[in-house]
Amino acid sequence: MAEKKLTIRVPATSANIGPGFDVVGLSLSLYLTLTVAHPASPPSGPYADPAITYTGEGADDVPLDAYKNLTTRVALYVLRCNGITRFPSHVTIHADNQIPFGRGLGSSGAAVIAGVLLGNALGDLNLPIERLLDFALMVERHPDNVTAALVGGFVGSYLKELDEEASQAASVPLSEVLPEFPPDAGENWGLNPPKPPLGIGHYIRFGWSESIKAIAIIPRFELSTAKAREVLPTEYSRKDLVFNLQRLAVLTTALGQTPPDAGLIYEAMKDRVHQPYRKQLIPGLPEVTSTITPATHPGLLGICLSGAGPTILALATGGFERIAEDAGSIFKSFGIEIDWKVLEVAGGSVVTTQ
Ligand SMILES: Nc1ncnc2c1ncn2[C@@H]1O[C@H](COP(=O)(O)OP(=O)(O)OP(=O)(O)O)[C@@H](O)[C@H]1O
Ligand SMILES: N[C@@H](CCO)C(=O)O
Repeated sequence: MAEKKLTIRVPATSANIGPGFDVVGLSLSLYLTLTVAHPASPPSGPYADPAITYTGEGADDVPLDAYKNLTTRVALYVLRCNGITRFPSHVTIHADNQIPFGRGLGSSGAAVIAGVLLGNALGDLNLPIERLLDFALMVERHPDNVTAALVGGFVGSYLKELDEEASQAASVPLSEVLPEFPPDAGENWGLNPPKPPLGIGHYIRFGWSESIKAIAIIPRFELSTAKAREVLPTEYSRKDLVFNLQRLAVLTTALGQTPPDAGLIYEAMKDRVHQPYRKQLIPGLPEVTSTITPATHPGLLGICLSGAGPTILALATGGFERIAEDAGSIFKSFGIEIDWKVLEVAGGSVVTTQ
């Protein structure tokens, strides 16, 4: 029987890059890859739900039931918003994942983008990139990881101010957008999910100097984004906001200049909006970011928390091993073991059909 085959490859991401909380993201060279196959025409016999297999990071934790797995739930949401009630019959999906869960490297953003691209491909929807982003933003409500994972590079984004009706549509609880119930929960279950308003997310890609690599210093413990957001205040002083805005304005251009200016970038990667509050969840965070500097570690440009943590992101043009090993020693003095990787800034998501 003729089969349709496709591959979906989505990069890891690091959000915030210091002062750009919920605003900037950087795609990195670790990938979630889906290999998908399904019969070109519906086979005879009873309908079969997707069969999922999974290798790599998270393999022990991730649900393989298509109605519970984050990626396939997102895909079904996209299909149903476009009038297609179920997956094609007999789909097989193999996920191979290099992005560690709950470490601040955008694993959930990658899973969501993979799901949006999967739904788009299985339904032959040909949605434009802006609409794909709308779907992703209904699931992951901050744009930094999903935008960078979709379009690739060093990206800044904002969410459009919505009118009252669209704003209500966009604030539907996630449990309604992505119900987790099995398909036999009721005849009309999940058939009319709330559709995303049009044009929620807007983005721009900044320049990136090819000489800059990203060192991910990854503590061996998970920290969920939800928990790392709970510790943040709801209001900030003008002084702290201005501190971040000044740095972000400089950083977005400074990282595109060759050669990069460490003196400018190190200071521009400091933050007063999220890192000071997250240090209680990440022992050693202030010590690592204040001890490892361009003066002590030639090649270093700047250092910050990656996303919601606990990974530390160091941007550097050289001296990678010393930066990582010294950060590891500091974490070790707090009883925390780490792994580290030197990553490239990656392109965006790629869908290949065979
Ligand atoms: N490939 C995947 N397939 C299914 N579920 C996934 C996948 N990747 C991540 N998840 C889900 O997302 C959770 C992690 O999301 P969380 O937002 O807490 O961290 P993160 O995305 O890794 O970090 P950050 O948002 O700070 O970059 C996992 O525990 C898992 O439930
Ligand atoms: N901007 C988000 C990224 C986490 O996914 C945060 O820091 O909470």
